[in-house]
Amino acid sequence: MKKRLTIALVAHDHRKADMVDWCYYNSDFLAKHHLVCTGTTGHLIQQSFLDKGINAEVTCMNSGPLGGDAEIAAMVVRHEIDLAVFLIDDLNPQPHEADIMMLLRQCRVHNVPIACNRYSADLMLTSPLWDNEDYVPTKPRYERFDREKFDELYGKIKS
Ligand SMILES: O=C(CO)COP(=O)(O)O
Repeated sequence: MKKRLTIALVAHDHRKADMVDWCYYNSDFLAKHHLVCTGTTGHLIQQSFLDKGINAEVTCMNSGPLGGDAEIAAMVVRHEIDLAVFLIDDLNPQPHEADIMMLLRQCRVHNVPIACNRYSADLMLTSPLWDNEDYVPTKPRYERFDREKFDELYGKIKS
């Protein structure tokens, strides 16, 4: 890949081991890009890369419950994040649920690819679209439903 990406990596406590293991598995790829993480996730990734002698640029924001998700969401809004991996603990409640929802929502609104499990994350990293200069991601359309307009668009999509 020619472009250096900024990749957001976030993991809840029960998913941190999974995140570090995933980072090791993809370390060749990740070491070429800029990693932006919530505080604890970032420090764990930094340390585990150091332990294996892997050089990577890791920026740590605040810890999630103290605003780390919100800081990364703001970067998404400013188009500073190219893709995100967010390993969420779906089995336990989080005190900062509102911030988690905000990060997920802003990724959807701003068309930032976000993977919430390792399988999706692996598929995302290995997509040939990263190197396809002709590929332009289609932005989400938010418009009031209008039957006539829909039929016109559907006609175009079908043909
Ligand atoms: O809570 C988190 C994401 O919502 C993760 O934050 P930490 O990486 O600081 O644990």
